[in-house]
Amino acid sequence: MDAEEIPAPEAHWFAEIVFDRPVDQPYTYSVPVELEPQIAVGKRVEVPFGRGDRTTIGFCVQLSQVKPVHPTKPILKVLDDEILLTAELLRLTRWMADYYLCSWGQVLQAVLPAGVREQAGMRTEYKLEAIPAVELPDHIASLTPKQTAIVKFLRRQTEPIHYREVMRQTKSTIGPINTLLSKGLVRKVMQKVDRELDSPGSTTRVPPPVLSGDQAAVWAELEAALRNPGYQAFLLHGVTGSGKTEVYLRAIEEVIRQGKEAIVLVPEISLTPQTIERFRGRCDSIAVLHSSQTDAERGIHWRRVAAGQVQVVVGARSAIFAPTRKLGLILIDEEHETSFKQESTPRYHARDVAVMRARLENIPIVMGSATPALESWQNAQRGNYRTLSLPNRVMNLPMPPVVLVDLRHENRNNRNAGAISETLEREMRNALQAGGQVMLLLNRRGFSTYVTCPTCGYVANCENCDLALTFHKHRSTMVCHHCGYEANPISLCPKCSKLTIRYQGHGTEKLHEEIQQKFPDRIVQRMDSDTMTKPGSHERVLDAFRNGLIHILLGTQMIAKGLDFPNVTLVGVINADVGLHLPDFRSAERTFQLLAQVAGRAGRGPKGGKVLVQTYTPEHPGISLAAQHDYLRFAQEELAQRQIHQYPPFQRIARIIIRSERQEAAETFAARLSGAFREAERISVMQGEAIPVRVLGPAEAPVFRLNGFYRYHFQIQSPSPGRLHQVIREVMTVMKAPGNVEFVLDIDPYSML
Ligand SMILES: Nc1ncnc2c1ncn2[C@@H]1O[C@H](COP(=O)(O)OP(=O)(O)OP(=O)(O)O)[C@@H](O)[C@H]1O
Ligand SMILES: [Zn+2]
Repeated sequence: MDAEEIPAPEAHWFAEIVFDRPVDQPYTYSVPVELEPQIAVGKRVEVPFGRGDRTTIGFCVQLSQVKPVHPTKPILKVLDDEILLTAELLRLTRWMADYYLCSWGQVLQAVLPAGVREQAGMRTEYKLEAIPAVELPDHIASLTPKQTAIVKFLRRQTEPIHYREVMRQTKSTIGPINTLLSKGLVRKVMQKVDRELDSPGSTTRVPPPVLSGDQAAVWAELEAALRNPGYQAFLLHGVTGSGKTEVYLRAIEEVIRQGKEAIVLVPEISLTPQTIERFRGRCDSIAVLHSSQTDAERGIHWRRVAAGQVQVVVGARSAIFAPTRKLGLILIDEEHETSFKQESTPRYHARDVAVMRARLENIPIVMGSATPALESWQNAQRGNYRTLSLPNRVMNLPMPPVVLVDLRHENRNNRNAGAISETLEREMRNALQAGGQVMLLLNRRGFSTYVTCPTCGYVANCENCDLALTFHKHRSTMVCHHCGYEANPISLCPKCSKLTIRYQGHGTEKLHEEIQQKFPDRIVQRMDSDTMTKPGSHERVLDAFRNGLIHILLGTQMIAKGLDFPNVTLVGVINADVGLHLPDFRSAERTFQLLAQVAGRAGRGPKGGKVLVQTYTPEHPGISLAAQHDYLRFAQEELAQRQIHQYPPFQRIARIIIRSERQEAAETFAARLSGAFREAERISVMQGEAIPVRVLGPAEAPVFRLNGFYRYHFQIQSPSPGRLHQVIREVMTVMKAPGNVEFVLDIDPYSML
């Protein structure tokens, strides 16, 4: 601060503080003079808050010298030495609070990794420095030669030195140092430093391949955009195996050349050493952020990024909040993945936040997928995103042929059929005999997916949820896959007391058993969240599979994406219909995406490959068009359906879930709340509001009871997000839920359960 700018003595600073509470309104506090040097926007503070002035942590989001009319309480403490939140992140999180209709403090709390808030991963180092001669008293006690040597050594230094280093350099023990400390000739300096991270080891540099014709064309367009910075959004639509990653790598290299940084978002499951190696092979300093890291590790990476020591941040959803200094590019791989949506407050979608961040920082963003989300596709059609296409696989590899196996015909003569049809079994034998490997997708874990009594129709359900229990054979228990409730297996029907209980439906555990019986001399590995519990198990299995130590890999969607195994010559889908009949308008899209992605694992090497898809509904467009690798036609047909039914991307949706342990309380409030929305809508129509809002519901949620809560939901729709927000704000400010009722507001919802 310049001398001229020093405020008059009576002037004070006032800080706007937000809290991790569902109140979206900053509170003004005064900054005591002694805290003026420490306070800054983007730091956390402790203040008295609420009833009883409880000491509460908040975020400082603004400073001002304008004295408020009302009396203010003082800030008690500034918690951070460094600014945690850059101006860009503050703007981005403010937008998120507005868009997702939650409080700024809630967003900030969610965005800052716990390891940064707690300074985890930092340790305090005790260093030594000599006290300058001017500060020393006139009379100095006599020193031994060793003590003199230490003081002289420290005087020569320009900065504090770690005491162990002092001992080493002066060949002394701790004794003389302690004496000097007590005589007041040297002093301790405490410094917070990052703990050392395990270094990833040196990676050999990989020379870039020669680009295919398609890649070269896409790269030319992208390179031009990177050379002329500014916001621009690209949708990279490239079929599986078309070499999208190579395009990302070129873009990253260009950004690094310009001295800027890149953020790469990938689905959590893709954060395998294989993927990371591909990035490490082409750039020097990478920070990898994923959920299995400790708070401390994430804290260290965050601070390295904030210090400008990182060129590329690779991570799942939350990596979009990396505190880069000179961000030059955002990349999102598999942009259609639903794991980019967070299912707790703030319920943000990382792709949408990324696009906003690119806008705010005025930089390009590239979203890539073989099966783009229809929201993104429609944005490209409308000209909001520029489409880049890789319609062919690299090295002239063909797309694998996909054969649909119609289970209605296959299983007719075989009533005790397992999960594998005769056709699939035959193809598996052929593929294995020819030295190929096989991948099998079954998107259901456990042994039997439901337990039922055919005599009376009883189904074993969870005690807390309206969901069937899954039987896990190895653990000998029936489990609710939502809340974890467990019950002992039964053989006697609790309803009709007959011994007719059946364990039905195929999960991966049962499939594993069947394959082992049918292929006793082959090595079979199951990959799902039940078998992949230990850290690193995922990588170990994929390594073994890559090295040919596993013949048949079966698993849930975990095995469906991103994997590049040239020796996989057969991919089998056990039941393509698993996700098709869910009460979710995206079920066809998700089925298409899953099938297209898993089919894309086949035929990525010189041996070629094929795909067998077992289904009861081969005529469903989500299945038949995936079999033809025809994304364009699927998008066209599905978008037409969405338009007819007024679903996204043509309409914005807000979903409101009302839940209570008391059914009547939830039902009553759901009716009141949806009624308030209808009333607001009626008034706005009367006032001639041009853009309509539709209220659908309330109704019982598809899973009516979940975790012991009764759930009702309704939807509010509008073609305009602004109008949607306006209505919700209007209604929500006047409606208060009773104490025993909770509600969840989900903007652009993905989960419809
Ligand atoms: N120009 C090229 N020349 C030779 N090989 C290439 C080239 N580009 C990419 N590849 C290789 O082709 C394989 C597939 O590429 P990549 O994994 O990038 O495809 P992708 O489009 O990301 O596929 P998916 O969507 O299925 O994950 C990789 O093994 C990659 O190393
Ligand atoms: Zn349950």
